[in-house]
Amino acid sequence: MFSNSPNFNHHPHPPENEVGDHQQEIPNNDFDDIDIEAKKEPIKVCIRIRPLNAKEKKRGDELVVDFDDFSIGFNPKIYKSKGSGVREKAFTFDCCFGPNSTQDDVFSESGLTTLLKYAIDGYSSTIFAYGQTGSGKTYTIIGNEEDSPGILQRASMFIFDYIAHITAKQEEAQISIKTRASCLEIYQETVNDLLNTSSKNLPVRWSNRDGFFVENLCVVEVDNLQELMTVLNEGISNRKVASHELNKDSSRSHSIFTIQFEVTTSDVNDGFESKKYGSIRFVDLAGSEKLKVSKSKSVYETSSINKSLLTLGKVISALSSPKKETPYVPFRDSKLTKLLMDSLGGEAKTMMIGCITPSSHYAEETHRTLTYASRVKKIKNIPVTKIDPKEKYIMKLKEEIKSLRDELAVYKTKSVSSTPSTKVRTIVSRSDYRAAVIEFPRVERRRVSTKHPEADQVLFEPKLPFIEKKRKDDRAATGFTKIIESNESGRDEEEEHEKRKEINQSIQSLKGLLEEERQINLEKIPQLKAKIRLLAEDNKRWKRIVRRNMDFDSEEYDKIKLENKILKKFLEESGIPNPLQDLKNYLPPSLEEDHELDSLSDKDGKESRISDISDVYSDPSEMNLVSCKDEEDY
Ligand SMILES: Nc1ncnc2c1ncn2[C@@H]1O[C@H](COP(=O)(O)OP(=O)(O)OP(=O)(O)O)[C@@H](O)[C@H]1O
Repeated sequence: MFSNSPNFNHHPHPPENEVGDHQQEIPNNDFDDIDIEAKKEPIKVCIRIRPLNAKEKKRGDELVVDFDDFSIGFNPKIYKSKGSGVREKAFTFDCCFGPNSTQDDVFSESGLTTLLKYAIDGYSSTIFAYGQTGSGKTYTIIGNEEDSPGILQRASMFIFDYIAHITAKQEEAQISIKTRASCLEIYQETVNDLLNTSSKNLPVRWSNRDGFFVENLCVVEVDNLQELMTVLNEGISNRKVASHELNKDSSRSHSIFTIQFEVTTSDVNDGFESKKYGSIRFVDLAGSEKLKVSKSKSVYETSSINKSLLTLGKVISALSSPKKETPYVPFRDSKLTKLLMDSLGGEAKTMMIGCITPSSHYAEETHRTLTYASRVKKIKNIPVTKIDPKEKYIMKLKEEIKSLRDELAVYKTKSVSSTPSTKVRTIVSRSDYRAAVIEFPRVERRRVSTKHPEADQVLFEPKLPFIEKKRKDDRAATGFTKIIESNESGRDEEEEHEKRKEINQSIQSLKGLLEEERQINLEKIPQLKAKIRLLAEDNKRWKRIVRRNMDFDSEEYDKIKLENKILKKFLEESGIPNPLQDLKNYLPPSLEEDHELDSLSDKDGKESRISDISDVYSDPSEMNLVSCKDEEDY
């Protein structure tokens, strides 16, 4: 179960120099456009007020603070009466917990569960407790093991429940999550491994990829809640704790408990695997204390705690400074601030729990904690997921291929669809095409033939000149001349002529609109070709990267190759046929059966077949996408 990790932030990435090479090779193209401002988010700050303890009650200390869900205010009357000189003030925070709040309230209402979800989703997350000695930091983070576990234990339970929940989903991708844990303490500026007590004074090193990390820290892989709790309890029991006037179990070191997640997602469609590396750190800081008050036995210990907290205070002040120019941030001045660098103004998602005592006796310390807490609230981080650069790049290529496919599919559907576009449909309905061409003659025929069955044949047969005379003779013979003449010379014929005129105009409009659509589609082809070329170039570049990357799995390479083959095939298949080869596709299906439609004379008497409209278009092959020349290079 135990393994030694070279790094505090260790994740199984390729060796750093190789990553460096990848980073140079991977094109920094438009895939990487990041809106920095939009991604900035302030550190979340919660305040927890502990109840007065027995000593404070006995002394008759009064409550120095008021609070509601989101703000803390000093009670001016009480506070001023103590003559501390600190002004009345109200502070606003993301949430505030009063003396009666339970451990569960803090866990479930602080937003910690969201932070945990982010950690499992590949973000670095940090939660740290800050405050004077005896204010309840350890109680909040670690809790009281027997009856009141802290957020660390509650988070551990949540983590395994949540992992079970997301791995059970397994829809488009299969997810497997490895969980690891490590514990360390910073005691008098030395870093000690809490899981391997013989491992002391570990070096804090810098890496371009991980930032500051602790070298040779023991990182343990855990499979379930029980194993995780065993590891964390081991770390908790090894911390330096000592008794002083203000706290009988005072933490004499800063402890950091880290739970890491390696999330492997494999695409069920193509088997492509990607990894994300998230983590959550629980930081229980040692509390600041006045030596005079705490009467701690070790002066050096106390001054060392205060010194590192002072550096943390300077870092917080510098990062929250309203000045426009970036001030010097003294991260390197202590090991604590080095290891918290990513959490303060970095790429982590961070939450601070400011712990305060309500006692008027410690009003000054409480005021200081609240001032720091409100400064921390001004610090903004830019959280990012930790993904291996090469996998990130593959994922982006996959996304690009997918969007390209979608675009082509839309394009293809639009060009060859039998459903007319909205514009065309509007024209069709506006011209009342159906009514004009089908319904009008039908209604008219029905009307006449009901009244005068003999006239039906004569009226609705084709009116070709050579039979026209014969019909007139027939009409005279049948005695229906009057009726026929009134129909021929009357309003109905005019109406029919008008309708035909309208139909011809509609056809012309349709021609115009369809030509317009065709032009728009033609204009899209170069853009699509350019996109395909860009993709092909990127793929070529990627191929070079793959070749250079000795540890790159040949399977992944084959997958990329396959993707490109599929893309090539897809492009070959995406020849766009003439969208107007058959205008009937654009018309209601019933029209196809009507003989009346086969021949319609325009006003010049020329016959205009609907299918002729397609003649205005050039060879459909013009609309085919040219296959990418670079394909052979894939
Ligand atoms: N919200 C709370 N409810 C009940 N008891 C609390 C609460 N907060 C703290 N305590 C009690 O107060 C005492 C001091 O708390 P704790 O050890 O957590 O302080 P601390 O800030 O970690 O101090 P130090 O910096 O010295 O380690 C403990 O006995 C703890 O059980």
